[in-house]
Amino acid sequence: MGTVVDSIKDAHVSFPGDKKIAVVFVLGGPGSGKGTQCAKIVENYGFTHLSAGDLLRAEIKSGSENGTMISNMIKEGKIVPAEVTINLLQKAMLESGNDKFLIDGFPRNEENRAAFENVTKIEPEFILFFDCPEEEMECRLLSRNQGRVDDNIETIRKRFKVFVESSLPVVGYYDLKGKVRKVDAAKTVNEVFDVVKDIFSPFHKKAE
Ligand SMILES: Nc1ncnc2c1ncn2[C@@H]1O[C@H](COP(=O)(O)OP(=O)(O)OP(=O)(O)O)[C@@H](O)[C@H]1O
Ligand SMILES: Nc1ccn([C@@H]2O[C@H](COP(=O)(O)O)[C@@H](O)[C@H]2O)c(=O)n1
Ligand SMILES: [Mg+2]
Repeated sequence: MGTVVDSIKDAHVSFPGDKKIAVVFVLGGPGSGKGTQCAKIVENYGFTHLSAGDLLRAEIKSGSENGTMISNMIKEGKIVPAEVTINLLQKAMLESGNDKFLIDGFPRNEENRAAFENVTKIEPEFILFFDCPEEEMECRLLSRNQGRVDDNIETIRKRFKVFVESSLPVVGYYDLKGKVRKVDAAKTVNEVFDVVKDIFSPFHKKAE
């Protein structure tokens, strides 16, 4: 019987024609605007947006055997084991049929990063990093109103701590490789996107 990791590897080798896959990791603190900007990149540059958090929330809703574990982790702002998240990402990549992906909110810690690299052998093109002060992120999350169980002040503080202790070191890892494109996210949505557009200029713009 194959392990979960085996099945991810199998999924990897079956990417059609072994075509070159372009992956951009989109990182930034909770509420920095990752999802908002990804939606605009998709509209303009033909990427498929995969939010690790959205995939985990969908997995809870699907009634999967991992649902309770994932739900408890999200309520506590903790990071779900990499093999669960990578399995979901890999499935979504295959199902999309696309070859350009924005992977939002991943890798969230060193375990996420190393496991994705080992399992998929995919090296990201670059890391789009939204830099935003905590006060601004807190304000945005408390007024998001999307009914997320983790958008309450207690969990938000835990998420900020996890971001600083576990996610920022991943940004540092890629920074040493010259792969981080840092964007000041404490501006209006359109001002932020103006900077993002420059970063994505090497990718073809979608036809109008
Ligand atoms: N530049 C901006 N200025 C003001 N509000 C913004 C900006 N960008 C996003 N928002 C709002 O802030 C909230 C959080 O944005 P978004 O969901 O895109 O963040 P996120 O980084 O994906 O957060 P999370 O990590 O919690 O998923 C949303 O209500 C969104 O409309
Ligand atoms: N790689 C990841 C990404 C997310 N999570 C969990 O989901 C929560 C919400 O993530 P958002 O990106 O939508 O804010 C996050 O706080 C984690 O609990 C994860 O475990 N691993
Ligand atoms: Mg998001």
